[in-house]
Amino acid sequence: MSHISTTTTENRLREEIAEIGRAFRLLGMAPGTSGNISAKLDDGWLMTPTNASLGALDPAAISKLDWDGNLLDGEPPTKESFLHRAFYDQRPDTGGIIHLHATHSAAVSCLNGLDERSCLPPITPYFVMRVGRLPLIPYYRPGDPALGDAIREHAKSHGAVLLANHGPVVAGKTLEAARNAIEELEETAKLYLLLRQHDVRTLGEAEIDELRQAFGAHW
Ligand SMILES: O=C(O)[C@@H](O)C(=O)COP(=O)(O)O
Ligand SMILES: [Zn+2]
Repeated sequence: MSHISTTTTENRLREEIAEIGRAFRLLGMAPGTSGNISAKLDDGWLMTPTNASLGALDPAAISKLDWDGNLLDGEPPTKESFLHRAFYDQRPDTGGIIHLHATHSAAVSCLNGLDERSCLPPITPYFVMRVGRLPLIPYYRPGDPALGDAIREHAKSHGAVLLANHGPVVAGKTLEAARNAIEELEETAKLYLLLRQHDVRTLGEAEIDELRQAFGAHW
């Protein structure tokens, strides 16, 4: 790829990260300075700066890291950069990753007695198609490098995880795919909480198989 088109791609991704951050902020899915977003480049990654409001990102100030995690450009990156890198290492086809403290998925992450293999059941086709199984990662302090190792175990076989007492992390082939998946995850968490006291019909194996065949579902 020529230098000019590499720069164009990088600039487009910088704009896209800022636009997605604004959208999540307006949706109430990125309170305060919570959450972080990253995208893969030909020569490293873009990551949102630490302590930045996702609603007010300056595209030019977004951190650029090389493959070793050294800061090349912009402000110091999110303290969860190792968490993003764990996903990129394990899932080479990942183009973008989003972590949020969206209310309903953060609420689910605080519940006792979750199924650790998937914190949310297959209640809608869209959840099965866009997210699939959602393993629970035990609680670690935000920014604890041990969180990266905990994620590594699951990232090969899952594109999304839920951090206990914290929130979701979703990897997508593109940033757009990660965005759609984390919105679907949040919506499913909302439905799950609404339905907790109700007798719920989840999708059965045959229905999930049908989705897998028709749409390549992740379940
Ligand atoms: O919960 C946290 O502190 C982080 O996971 C987070 O969401 C924001 O941290 P920075 O990206 O370092 O601002
Ligand atoms: Zn967080």
